[in-house]
Amino acid sequence: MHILRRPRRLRTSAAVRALVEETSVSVNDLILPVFVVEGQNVKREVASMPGVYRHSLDNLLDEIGQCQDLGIKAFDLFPGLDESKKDKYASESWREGSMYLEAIHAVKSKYPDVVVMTDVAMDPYSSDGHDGYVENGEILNDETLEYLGKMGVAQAQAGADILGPSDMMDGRVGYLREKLDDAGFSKVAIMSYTAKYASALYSPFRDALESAPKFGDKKTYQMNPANIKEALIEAELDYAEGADYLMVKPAMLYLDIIKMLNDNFALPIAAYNISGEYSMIKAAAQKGWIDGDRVMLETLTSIKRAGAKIILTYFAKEFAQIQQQR
Ligand SMILES: NCc1[nH]cc(CCC(=O)O)c1CC(=O)O
Ligand SMILES: [Mg+2]
Repeated sequence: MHILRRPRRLRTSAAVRALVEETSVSVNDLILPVFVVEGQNVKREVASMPGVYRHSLDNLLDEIGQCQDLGIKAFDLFPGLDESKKDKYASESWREGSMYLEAIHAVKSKYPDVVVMTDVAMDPYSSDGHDGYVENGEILNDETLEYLGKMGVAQAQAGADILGPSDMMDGRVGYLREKLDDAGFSKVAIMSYTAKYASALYSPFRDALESAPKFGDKKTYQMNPANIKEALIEAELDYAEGADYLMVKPAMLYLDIIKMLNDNFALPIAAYNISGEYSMIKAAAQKGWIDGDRVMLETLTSIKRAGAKIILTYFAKEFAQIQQQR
């Protein structure tokens, strides 16, 4: 047979395949989300996220040390608070000496070279379980900004390198930028949750933090999974308001959105490979229905191929361990 073009020639051996490989994932690309809770020597697994734990600060510091030895350089901290600490205003989020602010400070003091990202949204601190301030069953936009501003500045004061506003209120990136600059934190960056969709896949995360909304859902602020164009508007606004990174969330089901933002914006694009995406893979792997390690690698590669430079993923430590064994 004379077949002039034989694409299979580029797949003949592992070495050839490596030569022509276009996308590879590195630990440099990854941010590991971690859950910090009150207490001493606490390491409680999240039932719906096998292999993911809520750590008290002492254990978290050890965990971050281990991850740093594996090459992971960036961590996104989330607080799990006791119900008694929550109120309408999320006031625990800016209270001096609060568990979360102490944790940010301790991580940065012990590991000055790691990147500490923090979460800006009211839900883990809110007695309503919503990302914004609630009045008469409504999530109010402009009133929320004031609380997010206090929260963000407190996190910057504690040592955060990157703030991650995950709340989806309009105008919050510009508001935070101004508050940070006024307080002398012009070096603190903002990774905006630019296109955050109202996904059914956040539930394991809400289990982890016991932060599910007490009423209703998040559809008046998070985006409709059916829509593409509003992601472009959100990105234009975040760019204009001074965001340093644009994030898409979730990742696996939103690869088209990742690609669109990467094609249209020069800022680094991040994607959040969220809790439910992790849990689906873990559950199927535990049942022996899929090869969990291979699906993890394929997932991270696909997110990167779509255009994300940065991936927030609960798989970061496992990925790093597998890389190190190679
Ligand atoms: N501000 C809330 C927040 N910040 C990060 C996540 C989800 C992360 C994940 O599922 O892994 C959520 C959940 C939500 O919007 O309800
Ligand atoms: Mg927005």
